[in-house]
Amino acid sequence: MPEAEPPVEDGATKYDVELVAVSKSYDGGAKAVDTISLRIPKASYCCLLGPSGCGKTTTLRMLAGHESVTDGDVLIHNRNVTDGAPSARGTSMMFQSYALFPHLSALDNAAFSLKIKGVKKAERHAKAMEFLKLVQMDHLAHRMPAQLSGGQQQRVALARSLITRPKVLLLDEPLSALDPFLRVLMRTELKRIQTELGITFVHVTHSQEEALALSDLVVVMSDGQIMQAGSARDVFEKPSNAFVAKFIGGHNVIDVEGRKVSVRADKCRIVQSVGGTNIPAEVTNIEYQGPMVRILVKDSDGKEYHAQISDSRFFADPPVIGEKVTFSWMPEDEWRLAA
Ligand SMILES: Nc1ncnc2c1ncn2[C@@H]1O[C@H](COP(=O)(O)OP(=O)(O)OP(=O)(O)O)[C@@H](O)[C@H]1O
Repeated sequence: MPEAEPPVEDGATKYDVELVAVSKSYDGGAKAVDTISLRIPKASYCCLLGPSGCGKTTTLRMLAGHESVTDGDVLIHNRNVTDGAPSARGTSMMFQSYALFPHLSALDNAAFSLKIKGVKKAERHAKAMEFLKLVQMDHLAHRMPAQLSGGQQQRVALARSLITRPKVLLLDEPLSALDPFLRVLMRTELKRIQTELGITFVHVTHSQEEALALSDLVVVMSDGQIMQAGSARDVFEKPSNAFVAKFIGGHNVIDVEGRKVSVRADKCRIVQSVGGTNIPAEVTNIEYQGPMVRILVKDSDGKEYHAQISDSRFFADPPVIGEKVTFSWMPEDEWRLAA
């Protein structure tokens, strides 16, 4: 039974974004988004996560008003904006490509929306400087986009989106164009800025790691539907079904006495485990990952499993490819799945 909602005062709401049975069908196509309902609490970091084609970007674009809604309602700050213009929604979108104006300096790019509103130059530059400072780009304010690195351009794009004072910032794969080192750095920055401003960020990503690291609310999508929405820890530890277990955690999904369970790879062992469940298997691959080592094994039916063990445990008695081992886990590490 869902918990009863406390009464909401006029105009106030606990949620920055609400999607009520929202669907999207493109002309002549199947449903790209299929009757999704979601509530994103105030001032939260929400990631929409799922494989290519699952409907993440379509959902984000419907929030922004860049795509029409076929069915259902979109509410921002308790206001129904389903048919409202993008500029009247209180959202701002930051694109994957940054899309900076090449002929404008970082400062003028950041100040752009204020110029459109007719704000005087001195005032808009002062405001733009404030936001460039927030994204730690004030020292490069007079550079042109071509003189900035990808990560720096992205910070300017972020300042340009935030200067409109959105209630909700929408980010479409914002980190995917960055190298892995910068990606982790910018990820920390995004979270810092979201916390500092106290607004909601809705961030589309393919990356499980990114979603788990950033999110107050992870929304896992597949085939236009929401498979699970919850805290990072909940979707990792208590996946609702086999898709979430495999996609988010890379967990093993195993049939145990007619039930489907997921078992985290880091809870599995490839040695005999007293009292645990044991599967005779053969080592098929070994991946060194620094602090952990991932070991893939195959049972006699060809079904694959994997264990993730600490490097110290691995090197104490390293198995080799082709070795016959026992893949095991403890019953208390099984999480029962719905499907
Ligand atoms: N303009 C369009 N016209 C027709 N079909 C579209 C259009 N845009 C998206 N689709 C289809 O809608 C579905 C969802 O697409 P969407 O871009 O939302 O997925 P996604 O999860 O963001 O994927 P990716 O991670 O690859 O960007 C896909 O099957 C896609 O082919």
